[in-house]
Amino acid sequence: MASHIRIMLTKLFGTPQYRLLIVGLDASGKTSLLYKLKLGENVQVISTIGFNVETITYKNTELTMWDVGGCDKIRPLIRHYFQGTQALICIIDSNDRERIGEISDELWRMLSEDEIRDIPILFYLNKIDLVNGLNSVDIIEKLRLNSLRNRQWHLQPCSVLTNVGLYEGLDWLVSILTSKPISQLQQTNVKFDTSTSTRKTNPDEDQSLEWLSQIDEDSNEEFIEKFEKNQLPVVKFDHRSLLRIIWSYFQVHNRKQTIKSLFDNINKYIKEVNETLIYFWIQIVHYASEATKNPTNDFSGFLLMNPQLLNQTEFPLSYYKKDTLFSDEAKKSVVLPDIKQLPNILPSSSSVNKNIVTTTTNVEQVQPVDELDDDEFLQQFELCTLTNWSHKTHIRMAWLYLTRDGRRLGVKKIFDGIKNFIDNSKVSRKTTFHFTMTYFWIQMIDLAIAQSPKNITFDEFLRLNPQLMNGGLFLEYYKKETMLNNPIARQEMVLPDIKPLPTLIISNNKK
Ligand SMILES: Nc1nc2c(ncn2[C@@H]2O[C@H](COP(=O)(O)OP(=O)(O)OP(=O)(O)O)[C@@H](O)[C@H]2O)c(=O)[nH]1
Ligand SMILES: [Mg+2]
Repeated sequence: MASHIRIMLTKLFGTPQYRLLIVGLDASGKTSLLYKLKLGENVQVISTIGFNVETITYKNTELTMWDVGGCDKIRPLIRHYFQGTQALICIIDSNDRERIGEISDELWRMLSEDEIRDIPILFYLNKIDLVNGLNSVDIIEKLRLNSLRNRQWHLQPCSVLTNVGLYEGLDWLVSILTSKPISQLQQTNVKFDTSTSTRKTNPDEDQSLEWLSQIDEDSNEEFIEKFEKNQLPVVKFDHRSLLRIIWSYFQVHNRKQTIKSLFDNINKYIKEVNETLIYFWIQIVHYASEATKNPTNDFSGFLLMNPQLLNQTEFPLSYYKKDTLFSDEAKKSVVLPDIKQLPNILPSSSSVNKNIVTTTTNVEQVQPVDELDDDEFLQQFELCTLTNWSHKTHIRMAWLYLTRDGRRLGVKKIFDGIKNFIDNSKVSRKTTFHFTMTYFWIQMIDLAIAQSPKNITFDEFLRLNPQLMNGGLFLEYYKKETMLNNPIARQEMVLPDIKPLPTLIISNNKK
């Protein structure tokens, strides 16, 4: 099967394509690297919540690189990006001596994951423009790289900032990827299922191959028309047809219309519709069509890029427990997955910097700041004696910690501080802690700090960034139900489902 797919891929693309995942602790330089490779210039960034994805062409290969935020509070999200990854780029900040133990722990934990077993790793030892950093010998020893088994790896000292060593590292990676036996290469994409056995002959694989080779003679519109007019043969309406109709709808409809049209008509073809399962496939097809390039712009091209979707039985079960997915409740109405979250929808453009909000309607007027000076304010917050716990109080507290303590410590103080305040203050009795909302505001405030002049007062800061006083700002990024009616979002970071949180700083003098 793999070689067939490969032949088809080569015919279609000419240029081989690979999916790479950039990992590393926060502030190691992942996003800076991604945009340096993409744009050829240094960009200003704040910490990433969620991910950035870009495709670069290098040495006649297309490398789609996923950069996932590395901060400890959102690090668990990274496992959602393992599937289909063909190589890792692991960035280490050579000056981050203090956290070398943490880097090692994270690395080894990650490498034990089955989904990224055996794939090659390029280690970039970044920031060598700074003095007194760890060198390659230190890194090999401290990360125990010589104990890495069954995978190829390479350690490349580099500086994203001064453009040293980046392409030497990429040369190694591309040479490894392109020299890999064809069968191994495609396996990485196909290996979305959870089974670990290597099967020689498998009816599912034969079925998948048949589906992949199938040629569609009708256009999307014609296919939709037949579907809606009940003209498709019911006995032939298989999993591929389901994927195709969802995909076709997305080509001509928006998400809302797609969901409606599909649910309005699907019961003509499927006897007992399982709402959760149909919704699952809608979400997966939508995500995959936004997240991967389609070389031919037709359904065959989509399938070739996402052959894992043909695994109709096991793929959903990597998100849902069987009992949950096939329960009566799930059949009647959509239930949330209980193994891992469904992937979020990416915007069709990956240029996150366009998304920075500049004007919004204020729901609260910018008021003169409290009588308390900054030190008194923080002290009262920490002692839980503040007499006011409004949106503005939150913003001021977060602004103070982020400007005084920097991102890493600031985030910790904000999280700990809010929890403490909620538990112990009289004025916050009705509030409960909300992880995702807290993180959303941290990102917005940190971005505003990065885009504002230094050493300004809180009053000036708010005047320059009035959007922060819009308590509903999150609705630009999250659907209301995702943020407010979702118990998971209260407990852990849930990524936005409208557009990504900004990470690139647009400096005022740039535009
Ligand atoms: N001196 C120096 N600084 C660098 C280099 N590469 C990145 N930086 C800086 O390191 C800081 C963090 O960079 P990011 O690209 O945001 O790091 P990240 O790994 O994406 O961080 P998270 O999104 O929080 O996971 C930024 O201030 C960069 O300008 C480098 O080669 N040398
Ligand atoms: Mg980043």
